[in-house]
Amino acid sequence: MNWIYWVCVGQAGRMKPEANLTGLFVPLVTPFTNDLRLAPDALARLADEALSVGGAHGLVALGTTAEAATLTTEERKAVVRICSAACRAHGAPLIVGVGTNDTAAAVMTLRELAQSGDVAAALVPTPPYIRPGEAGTLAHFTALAEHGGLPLVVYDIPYRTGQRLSTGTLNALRNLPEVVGVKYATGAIDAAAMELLDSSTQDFAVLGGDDAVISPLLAAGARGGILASANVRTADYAQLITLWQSDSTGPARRLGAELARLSAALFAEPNPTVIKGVLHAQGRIPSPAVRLPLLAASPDSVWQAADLATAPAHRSLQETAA
Ligand SMILES: O=C(O)C1=N[C@H](C(=O)O)C[C@H](O)C1
Repeated sequence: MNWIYWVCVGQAGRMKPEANLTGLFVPLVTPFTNDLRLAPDALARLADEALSVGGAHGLVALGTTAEAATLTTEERKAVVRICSAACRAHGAPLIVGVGTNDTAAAVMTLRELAQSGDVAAALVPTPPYIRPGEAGTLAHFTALAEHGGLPLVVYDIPYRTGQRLSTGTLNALRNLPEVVGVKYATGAIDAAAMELLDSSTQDFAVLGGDDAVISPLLAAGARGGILASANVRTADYAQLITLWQSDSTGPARRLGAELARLSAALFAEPNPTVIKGVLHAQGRIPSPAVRLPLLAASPDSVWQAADLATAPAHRSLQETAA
């Protein structure tokens, strides 16, 4: 299925794509073997489970959680192929991370991804490390929007990129016809965040990207989340979004508090080291191995998170929804 439907005329005669960005998107880890080779079968299993058993709305390939920065070009293609196949099989949208600070290279990557017809949107961080300023960041996204051929989700994560975005710049980005959403991970729920969350719409989706505070982000209007923590307890993160969307505030608050403890434990060491440790402890990936400069998480962190990664037996879905 070609995910890009161009629905209304936008800026400069360009059309606004409808990318269906709501609910839970799981940014999958990239499983490795003990000797650090890609483990494609394990990835295919994770992708299928997230969409079938886990009830995720869609997947993110090549996010930060996927260790995209240390994958080879061939491995990146393999990861996208595997995630595309799972999304196609489940009729689910696929978002692909395109994280570079080289505008021209990002345009080339977007064009290649667009050719497949399998990609609903690209998740693009503000250019990391260079700190081009807000005008440079806007120029970067304008070039990607005009020449990349894919809907874009702006990834606002200043603690990783070193570049903040003001409300004015976010509004300018939103006005680009190809920009269909923002993954909001500024670490703050302040006046600017509240204004942005209040303006989340179908054609410009605000998706929460700070796992530990996803519950308040959803309460304030986020249409969903891209959450590394949802590699474990996928169904519970999907349920949390459903609860907030159906105004079931009591159960949503309780489940949100419980999952915040899990997310804090999963992020006790650099992402995705603890998540991989937990998935390995659960027998879901062949190894907890990560590539340098990441180091495997300590047994203590993995043990603490693994303990929270099992949903309490007493809480059935009916109880949560009551
Ligand atoms: O890979 C992602 O997408 C995410 N990465 C973030 C990070 O590692 O900073 C966390 C978020 O949950 C999703």
